Amino acid sequence: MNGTTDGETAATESGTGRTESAGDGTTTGSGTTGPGARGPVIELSDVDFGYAATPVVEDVSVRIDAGEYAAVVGPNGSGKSTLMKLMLGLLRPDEGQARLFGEPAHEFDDGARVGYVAQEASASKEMPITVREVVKMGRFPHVGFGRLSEGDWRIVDRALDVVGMAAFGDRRVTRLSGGQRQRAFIARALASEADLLVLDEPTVGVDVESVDAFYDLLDALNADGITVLLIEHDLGAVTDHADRVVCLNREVYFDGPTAEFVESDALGRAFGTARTVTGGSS
Ligand SMILES: Nc1ncnc2c1ncn2[C@@H]1O[C@H](COP(=O)(O)OP(=O)(O)OP(=O)(O)O)[C@@H](O)[C@H]1O
Repeated sequence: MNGTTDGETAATESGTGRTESAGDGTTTGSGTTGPGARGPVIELSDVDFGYAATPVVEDVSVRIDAGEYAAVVGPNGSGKSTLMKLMLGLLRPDEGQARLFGEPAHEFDDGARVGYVAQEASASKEMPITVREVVKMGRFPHVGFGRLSEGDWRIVDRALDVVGMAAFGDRRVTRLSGGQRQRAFIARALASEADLLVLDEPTVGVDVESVDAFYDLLDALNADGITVLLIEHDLGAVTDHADRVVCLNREVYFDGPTAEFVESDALGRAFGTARTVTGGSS
């Protein structure tokens, strides 16, 4: 058992508990201004990028609006992670523009709004800290490195509850399963009140039984207004859960609703084979 079923229940029965903090830990509801507002979250316009002279991303224009659940798919080495770094301002386009929440992505500095979950949350593997301490970090953008107030701790505990990890708060992250570790990092994003969740192949290393519940949690978070951007190899998971697909191989081969992607030949063209989307993850 790894607690993921509990997480699914917590997220779907009671909602994600996504709230805006009023600073003292009291809440003001999801709101329509600031975090949760409609409008473009990520905008790439005519972006070119290469490492040294090798082009990796060419003439890419993608816009992701608040509340969307989008997935970027493509073959190995097709530029997915590079695209994500351009979107988050970690790399700057050689040509074109990248904007995050309306600002030039490389100048965007409100890190609390973006929750990033890396593959296997690998950086955490050797961290000798507890789950609750990881989630506590989500409050640092709000409190600096100062002490957390009772209200901040309530937000931390609520985030743990939402992801089904309330019973694991005192456990060291080194003693978690892959799925539990990813949930802990999602909880950290919830504690920071992120309204964009970016996940880079989040279920690599997660046991098969936990994958569906993990995606159910993402569904619930998205239903509660969080924008989800997924980079994923598991096409079944993408077609089961994401509403929109961006299929990339240096350039964009497809950008549109998942149902249209499944019917299209974009995947085969992007992979340079006759590959089609088969099966789902459930
Ligand atoms: N820091 C870097 N310096 C030089 N080349 C890089 C760097 N990072 C990635 N590349 C190259 O850029 C291309 C795209 O890599 P990227 O990691 O964006 O692709 P990807 O689609 O995420 O791949 P995968 O699915 O295998 O993770 C690859 O040819 C890769 O070798």
